[in-house]
Amino acid sequence: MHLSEITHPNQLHGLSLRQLEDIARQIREKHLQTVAASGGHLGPGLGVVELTVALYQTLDLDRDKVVWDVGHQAYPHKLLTGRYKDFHTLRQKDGVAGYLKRCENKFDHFGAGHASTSISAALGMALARDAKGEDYKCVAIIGDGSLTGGMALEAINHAGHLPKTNLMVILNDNEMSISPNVGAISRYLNKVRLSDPVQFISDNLEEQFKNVPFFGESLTPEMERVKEGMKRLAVPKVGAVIEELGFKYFGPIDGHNLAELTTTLKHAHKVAGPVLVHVATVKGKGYALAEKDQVGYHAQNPFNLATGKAVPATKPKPPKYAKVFAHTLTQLAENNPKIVGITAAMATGTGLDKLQKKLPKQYIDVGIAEQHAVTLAAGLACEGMRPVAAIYSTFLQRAYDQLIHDVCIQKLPVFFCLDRAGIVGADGPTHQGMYDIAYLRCIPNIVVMAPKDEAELQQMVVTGVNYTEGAIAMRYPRGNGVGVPLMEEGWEPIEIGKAELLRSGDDVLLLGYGTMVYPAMQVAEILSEHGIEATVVNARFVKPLDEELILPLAKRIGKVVTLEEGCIMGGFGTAVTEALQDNDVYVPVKRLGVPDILVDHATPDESKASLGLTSPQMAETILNAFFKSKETAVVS
Ligand SMILES: Cc1ncc(C[n+]2csc(CCOP(=O)(O)OP(=O)(O)O)c2C)c(N)n1
Ligand SMILES: CC(=O)[C@@H](O)[C@H](O)COP(=O)(O)O
Ligand SMILES: [Mg+2]
Repeated sequence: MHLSEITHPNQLHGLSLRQLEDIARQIREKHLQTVAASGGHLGPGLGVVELTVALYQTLDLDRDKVVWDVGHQAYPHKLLTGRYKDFHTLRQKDGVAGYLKRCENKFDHFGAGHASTSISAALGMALARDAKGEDYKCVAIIGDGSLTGGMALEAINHAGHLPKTNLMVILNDNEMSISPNVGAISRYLNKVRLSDPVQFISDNLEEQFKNVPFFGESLTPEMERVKEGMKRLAVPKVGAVIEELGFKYFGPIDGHNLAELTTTLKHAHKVAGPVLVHVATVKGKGYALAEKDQVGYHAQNPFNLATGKAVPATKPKPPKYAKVFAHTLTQLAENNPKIVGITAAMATGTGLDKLQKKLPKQYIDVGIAEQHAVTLAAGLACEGMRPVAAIYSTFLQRAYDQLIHDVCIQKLPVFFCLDRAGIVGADGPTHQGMYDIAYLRCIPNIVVMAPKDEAELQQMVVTGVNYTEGAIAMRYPRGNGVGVPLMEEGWEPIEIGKAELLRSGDDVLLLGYGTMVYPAMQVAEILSEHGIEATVVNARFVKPLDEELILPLAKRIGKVVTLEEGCIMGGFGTAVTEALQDNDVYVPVKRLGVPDILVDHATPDESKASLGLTSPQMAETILNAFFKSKETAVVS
């Protein structure tokens, strides 16, 4: 059977082991070709090809519910659920999403993107099933990295207390998060997974049983039980912790052995109550380069399958903001042992792996545990340390109460560095950094700032690590800087609350924030071609706003435009509007930013064009809003 013929996972039912292995081969091939061509997550999905095929062979997806944690590993799922023919559009505008989405496909039973949610969702579905008196299966598949997330443990705590609620949790244990997994849970799993007796039993018993007549290729459930029992005898700790928490434990099983997976899953489905199946997989399985460099191949831009090398950029690009941030922080940390960089399992994404390499004692990776990261930082700050919490804008949403309750109410000097703020592109709505301006500026005792470029970011890093009056947060975007010269050292901090006047003009006041400052200058040039002269201000701070500069300019010029790469509601433009109102400066304000919608996956430029946020579009909007009489077609 060709993979393209599979539009429903139930078509796997009744296939022979050989046919299933061939389907797995085709999935792996398609997965590799697609990610090589258009980029995306590689290692995670390659690691669960056999698991997906085996699981779906044991389920009835017309009834049963499956919840994938994060969903970045669910490309095999997508290929078995009718998206083979569109799979080449993966993560592209109007194409197949990179994560599960209920609105994309009926087999995407629960969307994700952020980690550690699957067990809660699957348990909710199970409780609903029981309330309806139905009996379909509910299965969560969670990775060992995502299991370090507090939510997952909260759900396990709840599910383990419901002995009558049938729920299967499959732990996809590849010993990796994006970087090598961290923490006591990961250490325990490795002990179980790699213990000699378990390895011996798994490797040898299997072989022995196959020589027994009648068993042939696969173990019968009864023999599976014998094997499980022998594992327990050999290593009492195998799953002991899990079983103490109320789950029946199966495993660890080889996550690439279709026969063993199928037998174990069929057996485990028959067990009442909460069940955890511990599956040992290899991240990047089947592509040697990805198996060898599991960090580097977690996700990839388009690359050459044969060499594994990224497709070279057409022209050299400025350094990434993350790289500039990490380099600057590491330099400062070298001269200040109180600086501690904290990441929540995003060492490479934030660039903090540089700090880890150079100053390991001033680096902490807490795993996928943003809530813990923030309150840990608060504890460090209490004791005079200089914690720098480098957490993506979208992932910091996970720790909002800790930010308020543990940091700001106590006015603790924690420096939050929000990477991936603004439109991130292919990761889509779950990963856009849309809300941080709004969700931060409303909290007391926190300074909120954004650099206009990578050079000003360096200055803001110095500003942040030196600020001790309370919390301070800096946002910056995914991707490359604008290409301005960078100083190696001696960066000057910026006076808190001080904006920067970049251009003068009497017709309209353009207030740019962060990544929208350079576009504001471009807009001013376009307006100038229409005889309209704009004043442009780099606001730098949304809290405290530089009212000393902004209010008199607004009053004198009489027309104000705010530009931000974030949600308009509650964002930078709202802050300006509030300040004008509160100071009785009654002038019209046009707020440009992201309206009250979700920004789907596309390239950032495509998203900005869809949102009317390119410079020509914004110039046109301003002309239409304030200068109708001078309206002429703006070259877009
Ligand atoms: C709340 C949250 N924090 C961080 C991330 C970024 N992230 C995506 S996948 C991943 C690693 C997940 O590890 P695991 O669950 O073991 O899956 P694997 O990639 O190993 O298959 C991380 C940290 C996220 N998606 N959600
Ligand atoms: C699945 C997940 O959440 C991460 O892999 C995320 O996609 C990383 O984003 P960046 O590529 O912006 O670091
Ligand atoms: Mg993992």
